[in-house]
Amino acid sequence: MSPEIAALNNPENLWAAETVYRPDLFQGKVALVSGAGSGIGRAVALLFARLGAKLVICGRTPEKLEVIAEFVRSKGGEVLVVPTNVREPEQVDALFKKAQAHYGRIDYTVNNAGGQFPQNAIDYAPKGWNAVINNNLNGTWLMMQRAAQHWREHGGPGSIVNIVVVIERGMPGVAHTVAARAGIIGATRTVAVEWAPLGVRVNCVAPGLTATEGLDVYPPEAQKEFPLANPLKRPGTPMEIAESVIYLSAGSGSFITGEVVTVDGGGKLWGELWTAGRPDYYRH
Ligand SMILES: CCC/C=C/C(=O)SCCNC(=O)CCNC(=O)[C@H](O)C(C)(C)COP(=O)([O-])OP(=O)([O-])OC[C@H]1O[C@@H](n2cnc3c(N)ncnc32)[C@H](O)[C@@H]1OP(=O)([O-])[O-]
Ligand SMILES: NC(=O)C1=CN([C@@H]2O[C@H](COP(=O)(O)OP(=O)(O)OC[C@H]3O[C@@H](n4cnc5c(N)ncnc54)[C@H](OP(=O)(O)O)[C@@H]3O)[C@@H](O)[C@H]2O)C=CC1
Repeated sequence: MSPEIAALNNPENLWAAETVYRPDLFQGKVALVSGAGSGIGRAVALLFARLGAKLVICGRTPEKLEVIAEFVRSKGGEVLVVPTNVREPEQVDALFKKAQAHYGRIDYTVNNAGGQFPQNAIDYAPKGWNAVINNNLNGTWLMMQRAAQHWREHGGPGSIVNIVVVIERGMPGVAHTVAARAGIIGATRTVAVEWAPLGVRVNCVAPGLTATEGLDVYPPEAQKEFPLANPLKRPGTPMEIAESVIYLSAGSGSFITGEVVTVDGGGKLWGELWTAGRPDYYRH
């Protein structure tokens, strides 16, 4: 990870970063964020906490979550850590039960946990395809369905934000994740209608290239070309993605459901993103 990316993801810097939101926006509210131990999830969790929300954070690696929890507690915030693999229905169920038992409410769920590996699609092993579908389609689905069941049982309103990828032009090297996220976008549009009677809004944020430690999984030749990903010629920051999640979750999003907010510096209009490296055929 470059020093610049490390700085953008440093908890103290995220805590001190400027935000357009008022500090007591989420006073008395509870936000559940998956994949909160790193990158975008960490920035989202920290911004919710800065704005007064109590946190429930999950991910597979307890150590990463504890670092975030300790940090938030040192700032006076409240955090429940529940290590969870979002692909496992029993673990997802236990997560929501623990959150309800601890706080007596959940107001916001952000499904950020996910990821993939870059490889040309023609070479995917069935196990690799299935792993990425499981993580990003099945895992996110289990979380969003369980959140809706929570609000059906305990009463709403509730808001779900799913972090996806920009699917409009596809994304060479990660066809598996584009397929999975397209599934989540389709499900989001559908359940936005089904779950409106429960007081539940469901939306997606589609980040373009974003400066997190997650980018380390991409080969150096791909990373070298990342500034060509959008007309602003820079990656987004985790804070920029976090502010868009807050926009949809808070009252600012109260008339928005079933929508995808793209935060990609215009990348879906212009730019090239060869996540597994540029093939010779497409060299200029
Ligand atoms: C750029 C802008 C867009 C987006 C950016 C971001 O999202 S940044 C954020 C990015 N952050 C992240 O992406 C972080 C999260 N990503 C991950 O944790 C993994 O990519 C995961 C989803 C596959 C993990 O699921 P898991 O624990 O179930 O996986 P596992 O390790 O047990 O492997 C299962 C099978 O997958 C296959 N396979 C795996 N790797 C490779 C490879 N390099 N090469 C080829 N194949 C690979 C292989 O078949 C393997 O089976 P095998 O051969 O071992 O028997
Ligand atoms: N950075 C980017 O350019 C972009 C990122 N995204 C998406 O945004 C999300 C966050 O990515 P980013 O912060 O960059 O990358 P990270 O790899 O840092 O974050 C992914 C997080 O998800 C957690 N996670 C992964 N799989 C599971 C699982 N099965 N159950 C629970 N937690 C899981 C990981 O923790 P652990 O391994 O401990 O479980 C990790 O904290 C991902 O869905 C990613 O695909 C979308 C577009 C662009």
